[in-house]
Amino acid sequence: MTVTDHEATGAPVDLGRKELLRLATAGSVDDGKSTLIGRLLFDSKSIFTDQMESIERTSAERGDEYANLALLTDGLRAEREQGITIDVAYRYFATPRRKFIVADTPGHVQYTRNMVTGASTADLAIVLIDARKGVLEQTRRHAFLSSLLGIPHLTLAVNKMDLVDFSQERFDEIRAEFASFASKLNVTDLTFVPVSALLGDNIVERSTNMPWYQGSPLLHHLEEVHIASDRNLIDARLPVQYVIRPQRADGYDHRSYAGSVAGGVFRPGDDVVVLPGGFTSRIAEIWGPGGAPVAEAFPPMAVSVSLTDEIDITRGEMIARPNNRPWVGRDVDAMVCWFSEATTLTEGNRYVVASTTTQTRAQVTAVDYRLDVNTLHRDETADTLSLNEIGRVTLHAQQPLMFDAYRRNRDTGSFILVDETTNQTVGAGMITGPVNHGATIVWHGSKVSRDQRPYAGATIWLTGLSGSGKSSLAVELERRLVAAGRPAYLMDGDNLRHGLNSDLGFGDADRRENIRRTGEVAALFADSGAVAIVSLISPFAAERRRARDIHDASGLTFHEVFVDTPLEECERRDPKGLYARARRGEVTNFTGIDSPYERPEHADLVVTPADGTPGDVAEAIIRDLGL
Ligand SMILES: Nc1ncnc2c1ncn2[C@@H]1O[C@H](COP(=O)(O)OS(=O)(=O)O)[C@@H](OP(=O)(O)O)[C@H]1O
Ligand SMILES: Nc1ncnc2c1ncn2[C@@H]1O[C@H](COP(=O)(O)OP(=O)(O)O)[C@@H](O)[C@H]1O
Repeated sequence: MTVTDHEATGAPVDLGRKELLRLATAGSVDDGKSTLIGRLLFDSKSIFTDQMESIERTSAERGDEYANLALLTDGLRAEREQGITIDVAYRYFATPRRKFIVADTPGHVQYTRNMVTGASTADLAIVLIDARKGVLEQTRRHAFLSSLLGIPHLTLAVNKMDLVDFSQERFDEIRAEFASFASKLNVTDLTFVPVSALLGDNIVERSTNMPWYQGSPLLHHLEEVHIASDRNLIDARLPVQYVIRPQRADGYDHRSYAGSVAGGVFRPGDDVVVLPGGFTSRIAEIWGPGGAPVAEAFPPMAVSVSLTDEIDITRGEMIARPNNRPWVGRDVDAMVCWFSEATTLTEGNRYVVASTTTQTRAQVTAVDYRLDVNTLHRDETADTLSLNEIGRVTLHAQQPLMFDAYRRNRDTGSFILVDETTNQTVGAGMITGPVNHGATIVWHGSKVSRDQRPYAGATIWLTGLSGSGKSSLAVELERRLVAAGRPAYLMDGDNLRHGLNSDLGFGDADRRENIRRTGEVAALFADSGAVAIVSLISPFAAERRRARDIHDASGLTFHEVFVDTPLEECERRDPKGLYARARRGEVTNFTGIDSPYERPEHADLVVTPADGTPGDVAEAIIRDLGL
């Protein structure tokens, strides 16, 4: 999300090759946030000596026993607040292992806006808790915002442990209380560290006062936490920022397209599609930030690419892979945080939506609900959002937008709203997905809640080549589950193609639609309390992921099972004689022969022929998945 107002303070950064960790801190001054940031800067020796001397002097004058590290940040904040305009200050420090940028967001009234601004690109959020006070409303609020912003790692620093006699019991109590709240949030990596920012316990060195704590000190955790895989390296996205047209005397004219890679990996030779137009081509060359050709481009590299075909591309278009496209549409569902004091977001109002390199006008078609960030209560009667409020909103854009779910990609899944008359940024949005039904169709709620149904449903999604053994396994799964009294239903690709999907062939677009429909229907079955067993080649990773997303969005369980039988073995089995026919050219677009199969990289289970008969495997799956 690109929100301005950024100001850098602190030591200059050496943008060397060390990995960069973006940190957001949340908590109030009382919790010791300023002291903690000061301590991190101090202990990593990046405070300027003169600043340090002045702090020591002031601390001594105030009679403080310890250098008051809070002065370091509070002093700067006081300076900043004279100008008021700067909400978020960035500070840099480095250790031999990593570089760090801390977004220091003042914790007062503007907390939500500041946090959305400062934390939207963070890799890790530190939420501070005062060990004496425990989990407070604001702790929950900050944790919720961190999860809403999709910050992959959340660290709870339980501070002021010195004031609770370094009590393990108190720490365990706080941890248990917070963990039960966090289970309601979308937090994948949660770490608790007992610290005393003031005394330095468990900041850099392991605290001798808390021998019971076996984990890493905070700075060590910040140095070690694994962030490389947080980047989306699957969905290749290059929003075109500008077009380079070399004008050469010899008439050479080979356009290239520049932008920052927003997802996935691009390589010369890759097939690409240019959206929203849908033209396909191939990457000829890629040039890196220094202008030299590169073999690979990945986020957040700034690159320019040339294509093998002359296509008319302009700023705001997006280069992606033909088999893995972002959503293209004019209606989006999003969580919006409102930034403006002067105005409110109101149904029917129009704004400029800026997302990656695209800008278009859009109208707010509905405010679905306003969220109370403290209680997570949804107020569905709301039709406005005021300063710092967050709500679920649908927008209708004049031009098509190309986007992913924010959960999937924080770049292509976010936007800002700009007031056309004042040119002010008035809101920031995180896209949940497309609105397929247009503004005229409403959602009718059911009077049966999920826990009133006799069973919790789920989907088991079997993917693999034709002949890999999906159907044989699916049949065994269905038989066993039904025999055990569970409602279960098999959806086999072949069978669905006789009815629901009888209008679809085997071209890429038809297969995508086939997988989309099947995913939707499976989710309905799972919602009804049944186990939907899907047996579908489903060769495209992006569509399988979408099937999972449909389930995730409704809180339904989705298990992807990769039936990993090598092509040679499938071809040897060839139960329908289709491989032989494909080899003879009588069947075209056959998966594995002249149509791709993208192997799952993150399947929940992988089954190979060595695992035994379909019956054995079905038994093991039911046991492993706890069905
Ligand atoms: N061109 C081509 N490519 C792949 N498969 C073909 C093709 N033509 C027909 N068939 C038969 O259709 C079955 C695959 O349909 P699916 O709906 O599972 O395919 S997909 O998910 O849309 O790719 C598949 O069934 P299974 O062998 O059970 O997988 C084939 O029998
Ligand atoms: N675990 C297995 N070991 C050996 N052969 C198998 C196994 N599972 C399935 N088969 C055989 O492989 C062929 C293809 O199986 P099928 O379930 O129809 O695959 P798919 O639905 O993936 O096309 C069938 O002849 C089936 O009997």
